[in-house]
Amino acid sequence: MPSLGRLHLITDTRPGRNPLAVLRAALPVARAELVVQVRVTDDATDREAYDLARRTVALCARYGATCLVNDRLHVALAVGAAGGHVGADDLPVGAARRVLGSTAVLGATAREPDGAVEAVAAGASYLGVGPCHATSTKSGLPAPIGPAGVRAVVEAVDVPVIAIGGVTAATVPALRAAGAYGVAVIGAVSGAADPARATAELLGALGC
Ligand SMILES: Cc1ncc(COP(=O)(O)OP(=O)(O)O)c(N)n1
Ligand SMILES: Cc1nc(C(=O)O)sc1CCOP(=O)(O)O
Ligand SMILES: [Mg+2]
Repeated sequence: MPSLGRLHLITDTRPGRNPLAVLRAALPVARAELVVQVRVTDDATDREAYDLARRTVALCARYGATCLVNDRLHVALAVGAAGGHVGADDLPVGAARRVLGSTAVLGATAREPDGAVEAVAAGASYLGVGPCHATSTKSGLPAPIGPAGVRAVVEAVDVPVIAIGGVTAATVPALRAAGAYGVAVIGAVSGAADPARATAELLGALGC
């Protein structure tokens, strides 16, 4: 299994966004420290997901970065991505592991220690833990768990914990101090006036 990058950039495919332009800005800055998670809106077709994922895999390969696919594991397999990420509404972690195979990177969302332990036992190789802070990027999330909630999960498992939800360069130090291995962002890079600079600031805050 490849070593996991510490900065996870999730594609922003909402109307008016340009995920490939953001990736072209972030990849030369973060290179192998970047994990790109291809996440499309729920109403996107599989063909749209496949096209974005295929192009993302090719871009990542130029820089030694890792490409994962959110939710749609058949797309991950079809484009030769390194793995995928699943949450409560997706395939169960054990089923996802069977689909992807034993060597793939498999992320699972966990919000508290018991769920985290279960996800790791079922085959997750890292956990996405949050929401750490308030975010307007995704609706319907539970209340933020803060660095203390991240620490509770970190203490329960021995896989990398990736903190997600409202993460900015300013909030990274407290999340790292809580034991997070890395962070996942959408808005902090996609919504930045200068995505390359935002990527550099996040990497600096992560100590990369
Ligand atoms: C790194 C990371 N952590 C959590 C999530 C959320 O996954 P999920 O709960 O399945 O929600 P959707 O992203 O599918 O809407 C994630 N994608 N990445
Ligand atoms: C996709 C997603 N999942 C979350 C979770 O807590 O499970 S928070 C989130 C959105 C992350 O976007 P931003 O960095 O703009 O807050
Ligand atoms: Mg999901």
